[in-house]
Amino acid sequence: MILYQTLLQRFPPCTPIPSLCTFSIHSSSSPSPSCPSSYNPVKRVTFSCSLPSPSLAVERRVTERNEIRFGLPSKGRMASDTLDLLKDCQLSVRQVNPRQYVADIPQLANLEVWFQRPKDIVRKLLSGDLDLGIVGFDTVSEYGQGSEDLIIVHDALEYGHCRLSLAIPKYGIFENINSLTELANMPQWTDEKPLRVATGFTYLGPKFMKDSGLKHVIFSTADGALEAAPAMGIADAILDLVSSGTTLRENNLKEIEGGVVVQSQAVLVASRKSLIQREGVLDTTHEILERLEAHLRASYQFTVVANMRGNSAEEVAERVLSQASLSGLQGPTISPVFCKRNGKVTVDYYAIVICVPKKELYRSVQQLRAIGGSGVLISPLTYIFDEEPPRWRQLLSNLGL
Ligand SMILES: Nc1ncnc2c1ncn2[C@@H]1O[C@H](COP(=O)(O)OP(=O)(O)OP(=O)(O)O)[C@@H](O)[C@H]1O
Ligand SMILES: O=P(O)(O)OC[C@H]1O[C@H](OP(=O)(O)OP(=O)(O)O)[C@H](O)[C@@H]1O
Ligand SMILES: [Mg+2]
Repeated sequence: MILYQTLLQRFPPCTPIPSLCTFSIHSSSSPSPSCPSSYNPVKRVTFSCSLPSPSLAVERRVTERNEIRFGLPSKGRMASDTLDLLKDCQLSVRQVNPRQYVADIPQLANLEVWFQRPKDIVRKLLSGDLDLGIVGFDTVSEYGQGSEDLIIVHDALEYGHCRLSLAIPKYGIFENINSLTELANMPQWTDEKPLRVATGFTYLGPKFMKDSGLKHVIFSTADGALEAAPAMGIADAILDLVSSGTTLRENNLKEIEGGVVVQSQAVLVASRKSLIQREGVLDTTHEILERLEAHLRASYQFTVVANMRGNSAEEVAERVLSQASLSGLQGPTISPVFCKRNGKVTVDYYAIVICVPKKELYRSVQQLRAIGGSGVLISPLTYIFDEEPPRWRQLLSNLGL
């Protein structure tokens, strides 16, 4: 038991246990009901004195468990929007209580949800302790550091929009500086007195400055409220996330032309190794992607039903298709509207059903009216399942499948 505890301390449950000489550990303890089976300490482990190469360690991790692990933000502004999105896709997360970090999605078999801080989701995808995750693209870029093992499966989940942007004071020596080039060309920055930038993005920040050709730059880091740094005299500029721009404005700071490092929103990201090697990950990713696409596509559209007088379905179709905004997904559905006149069933009207982009709604209604449409009914759409989504084909080709 002492040996077991020592091992657990050295190699917590998610750590790969290096292999060379083999021995077994037996324990009578059973897994806690709230703990997934992969946390069951009763398992055969292997141990060695020398650590294996990192790639070997990752290989082992990928094969160590059977469950698929999906990392979701445990806190912060992404957390509730992520759960809402999954719910809208009929993938509700079942969490026993908010302090429990493991949950499941009853619709997806053999899948564990792990609530983690966004940056830890990326780190754990890289270490092989998670297979899939939802985080902001900024976090993937910062903590993924361009790793080829991270694959963006869906790049636009339509929430958490922000940009990582360089900002400088509106006042003092920066008053007339409005672009990155102007900032770089300021005579003030020298080897002895470089531009001081405060940022939490310690990978993307220096990379961006180097790529932009800014030579005399020095970085400092802080975890939050970076906008205070210039006024406190700690930094000349900041590199931080901007959404509405209110925080910058309230702190007398401004963005500059050419200063945006990355545009970000929530994305679905996966480990390439897991997609290729772990059984079920690709199928589960396919299902999640299809549901996300179906929901997101539908959220941009309305269903429009209207009646139109006409002599035949074809003639009505001609009129509808003459209008650019009325072509629908694959073209209009047109059905006869039957009514009884003088004891005889006749067709004077046709019902047309089309999907129109929400942005085009009013224009579409005007066009319908112009070609004789009446009784226009608009309803929201819940899902659009079309052919295989392009993002799925892109993923397969990215994986070489
Ligand atoms: N002002 C914002 N508007 C919209 N999205 C944002 C904004 N700030 C951050 N985000 C997005 O939300 C993600 C999480 O940000 P959040 O502020 O919740 O966490 P954090 O500050 O990085 O976390 P921590 O508390 O661990 O430092 C960011 O990585 C980004 O993608
Ligand atoms: O452009 P805005 O809409 O004003 O948003 C930008 C602010 O939002 C984020 O901070 P957050 O609220 O997450 O606080 P934090 O500094 O504690 O991370 C970011 O770091 C900015 O400070
Ligand atoms: Mg924040």
